[in-house]
Amino acid sequence: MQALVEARNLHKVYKADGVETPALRGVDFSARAGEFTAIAGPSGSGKSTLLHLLGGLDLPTEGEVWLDGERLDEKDAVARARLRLWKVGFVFQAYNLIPVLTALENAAFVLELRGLPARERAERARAALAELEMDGFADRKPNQLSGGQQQRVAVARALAAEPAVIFADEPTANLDSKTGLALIEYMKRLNREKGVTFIFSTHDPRLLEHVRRVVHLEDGRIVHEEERG
Ligand SMILES: Nc1ncnc2c1ncn2[C@@H]1O[C@H](COP(=O)(O)OP(=O)(O)OP(=O)(O)O)[C@@H](O)[C@H]1O
Repeated sequence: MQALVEARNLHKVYKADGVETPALRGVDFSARAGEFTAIAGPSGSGKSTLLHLLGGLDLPTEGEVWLDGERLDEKDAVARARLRLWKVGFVFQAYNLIPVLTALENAAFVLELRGLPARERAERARAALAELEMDGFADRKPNQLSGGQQQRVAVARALAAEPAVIFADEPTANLDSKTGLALIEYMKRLNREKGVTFIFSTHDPRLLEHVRRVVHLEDGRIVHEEERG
């Protein structure tokens, strides 16, 4: 089957104030629809960079990025934004909810950008919140929620849009280990029961025990891949 997400010989060098920092040094990666994949590696190994490139948030210095049969790295910023809006969900370390909006409005936000009618937005956002057991908090603003609850709203926001893939960049980094594990369990259930494709990064080895596919990144290179039956 064709890969949903694919990177070929990906290199990324950041240039700032005349200093060059190589973040990825020739990464080949692919994931099929329905996978639940962890990108593991120590701080600075290039996990965020890889997820940003796979999701079309940034461009590689060299190499190709394919998403659902389309080559991302040759598209301009507007075309990449459109593709992200329709095909990609993101969950970030710092939740990135909009502070003035309620949980329900946050969960509906991507659908609003897509121009969906209000009633359909609300229905889908409410259903997504319910999947994360956050429907009882629909009217709360982010500052009235715990970190774990905010991150569940962020997953609901991604989920409501039914993207082809959800990239989650260290989604548990700001959560205690119990809450972090619970979040991963929510994501795993959505993968198992609804077939949602997740690619998430972590530097916490404890979160990897029950993940089927783990890709280990070190110093900008994939050094090891595990796939458990
Ligand atoms: N915008 C940037 N400008 C310059 N260097 C950067 C930039 N972003 C990342 N880097 C560097 O690229 C390398 C990889 O960083 P990246 O954030 O991808 O790693 P990471 O594995 O996600 O780390 P962490 O677990 O700490 O988030 C690091 O050396 C980092 O300092």
